Amino acid sequence: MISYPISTPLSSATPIKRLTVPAIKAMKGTVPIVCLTAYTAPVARIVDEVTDLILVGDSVGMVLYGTDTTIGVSVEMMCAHGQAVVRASQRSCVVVDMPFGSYQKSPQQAFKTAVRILKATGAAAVKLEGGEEMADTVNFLTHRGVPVCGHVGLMPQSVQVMGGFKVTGRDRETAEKVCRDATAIAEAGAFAIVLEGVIEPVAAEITAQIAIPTIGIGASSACDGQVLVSDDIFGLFEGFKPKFVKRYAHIAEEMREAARQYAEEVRRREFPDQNHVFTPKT
Ligand SMILES: Nc1nc(=O)c2c([nH]1)NC[C@@H]1CN(c3ccc(C(=O)N[C@@H](CCC(=O)O)C(=O)O)cc3)CN21
Ligand SMILES: CC(C)C(=O)C(=O)O
Ligand SMILES: [Mg+2]
Repeated sequence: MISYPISTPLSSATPIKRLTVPAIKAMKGTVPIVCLTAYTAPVARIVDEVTDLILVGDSVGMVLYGTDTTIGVSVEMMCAHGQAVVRASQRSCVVVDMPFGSYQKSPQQAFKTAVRILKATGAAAVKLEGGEEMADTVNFLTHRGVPVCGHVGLMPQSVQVMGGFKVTGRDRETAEKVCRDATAIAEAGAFAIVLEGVIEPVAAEITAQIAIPTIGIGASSACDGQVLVSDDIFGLFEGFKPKFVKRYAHIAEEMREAARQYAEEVRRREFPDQNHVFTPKT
């Protein structure tokens, strides 16, 4: 494996300090936390100008590799994409998802995977999916120098158990379950928690009850912050569009048009023209 120096800031007269894990945690009750996903250097460079937190999500599998779920994502993939994002960002706190199967077996397995990801990428923290059943693991990691972001509600890595990507909290049973899950993860020492696909009153209740910031995705403005997949807000990913996604641009349309024009010019022998060709020395 090729290894690169990690986290070397770009030269600057006044080096920009990255937001730290405690700084993110302290944002609860002050200003909303702005989070987007990124998987690549060019996108990380762009979103880093506006985000507090960048999540290198295991959604990379669905968004960049074209899979139907996040199940097939590997630790190697998360390390490679995490490296790219850390290298290309300088002010946001970077969090990397632990992929399915890399942490659920035991706290020890989770620790080994988390350390591998943090060492390979230079990221500040890892994120893992799960509620009460993962509380011991979150406690184990946070007491050993690994900051953890939780993720409850709609947990995409459990898609095969749930039978789809389903909103939760609509009945009393699931509402109480997601509240217990969030509380358990917060009390176990997570610095923040993603609430995904949780109905508004339940997200509001959790946000009021726990001491750490809630970062919502399809969980209403009651949360302490918001996260979306960057390719979704750019209109770059067109595979599907959950109700909670707002497209702020239509980049895929622009790319389609650019590719179409290029193809047309090549076929007409209009490209390359004199401005895009090397000529002999005069
Ligand atoms: N591009 C992308 N965006 C995401 O937000 C995302 C991913 N990929 N991959 C990982 C997970 C999967 N996600 C999903 C995928 C589908 C729905 C969806 O179809 N939701 C239904 C809700 C159905 C219900 O009411 O229970 C919807 O209509 O929004 C939601 C979240 C969120 N994450
Ligand atoms: C959508 C966020 C929360 C995520 O887990 C991912 O991108 O994988
Ligand atoms: Mg994820």
